Amino acid sequence: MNDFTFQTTPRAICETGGLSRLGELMTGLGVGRAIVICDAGIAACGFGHRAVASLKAAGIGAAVFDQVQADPPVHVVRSAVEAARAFEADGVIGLGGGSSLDTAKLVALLVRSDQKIEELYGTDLARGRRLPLIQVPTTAGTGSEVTWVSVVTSDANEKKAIYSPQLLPDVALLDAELTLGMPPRVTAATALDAMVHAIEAYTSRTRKNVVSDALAMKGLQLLGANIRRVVADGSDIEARSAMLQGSMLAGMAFVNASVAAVHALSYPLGARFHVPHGHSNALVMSPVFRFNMPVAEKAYAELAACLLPDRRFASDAEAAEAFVAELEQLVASVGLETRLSQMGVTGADIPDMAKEVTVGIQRLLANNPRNMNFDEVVSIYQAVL
Ligand SMILES: NC(=O)c1ccc[n+]([C@@H]2O[C@H](COP(=O)([O-])OP(=O)(O)OC[C@H]3O[C@@H](n4cnc5c(N)ncnc54)[C@H](O)[C@@H]3O)[C@@H](O)[C@H]2O)c1
Ligand SMILES: CCCCCCO
Repeated sequence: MNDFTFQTTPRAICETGGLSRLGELMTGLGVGRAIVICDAGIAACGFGHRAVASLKAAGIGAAVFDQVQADPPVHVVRSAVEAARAFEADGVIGLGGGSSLDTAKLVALLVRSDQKIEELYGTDLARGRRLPLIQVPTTAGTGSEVTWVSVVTSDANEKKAIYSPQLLPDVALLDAELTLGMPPRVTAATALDAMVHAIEAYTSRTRKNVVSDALAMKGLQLLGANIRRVVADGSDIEARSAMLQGSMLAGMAFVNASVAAVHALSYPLGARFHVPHGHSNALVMSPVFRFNMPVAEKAYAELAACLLPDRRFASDAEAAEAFVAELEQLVASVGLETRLSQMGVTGADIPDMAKEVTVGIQRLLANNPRNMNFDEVVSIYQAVL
């Protein structure tokens, strides 16, 4: 058994209606002036107002920055940091999907720092201590509320990951009520993102461990048992709660064990073609998993027990094939486009995307259970063009 270190969020609260406790929780962190970080969609849902009401009821000054954008461009993150400084915030709340949560982490880290975002690209490059931070996810989901990574889109229009233990929050507050209004496309895309987190963590070549395996398996079991329910009926609070918890477990798993080729190939789709992150993963997951099959058959067979608990298989090969086939059927059934060309990608775009993947995103590719070279990345993109 390999030696390992496992890190996770100090406190996760799963409570339907828990947003109403925001003021109480921020008071417990000694905060007097809190800024809520969200996007326009979340503000339009009224969640920003509800967060402010809870903070003010606890005697905490509150402001809202509602200009977050998907795949957060660094210039928007800088604007959010400036807004927090202007408000003299001493606490930060991320409220929304991964784009808002990733922005909030960096705001908490940079408000009282002289570092520039570009100095943080990579691992453990942040200096100083962040402000108190509470993360409230509204998608299920990226799991960003329990990870120490933020993913931004650089000024050179490339996705960059920033890793620091400082990006873990003081509290992750999971309130399933906030996920009820997610549109079916967002529900499906974010759910598939979470499932890929669990699967890629479980098959990670370099950093999987007994804890990440347990979290990945339970996360995948919850996500697989409830994705069709929440896509079909977004008002199903029980299924929504299970998805949010499954997404959190998958987040804890992948940030310790890492993700791999599905994420590496999805990044250019988000940065260049603005394909939503979960949908980017869904577009490439099947050909990547089939590419991995020769070395990941046993792992996929083990995961088949989580995804297809009522099925029995005569061999690992049969179970692994059923696992990948189930994921393919799932992706085809949740209402998302399944071809890159439907998202504006052309064959001419593939070589440059493949170069970005094999040169710039080697960190994730190196965790793939099977080595993947430039030509193989090209072939995978072409398989779903
Ligand atoms: N840091 C991490 O650990 C991590 C992990 C995975 C992905 N990510 C990043 O997260 C981002 C994607 O996040 P996402 O997929 O959650 O989407 P998102 O945050 O970009 O939000 C997508 C859309 O859904 C809307 N929305 C979100 N919740 C809603 C709700 N409850 N009701 C109605 N509308 C709602 C938003 O307003 C937005 O328009 C990407 O930038 C990706 O790189 C980060
Ligand atoms: C290791 C985590 C890198 C970010 C994954 C979600 O995009």
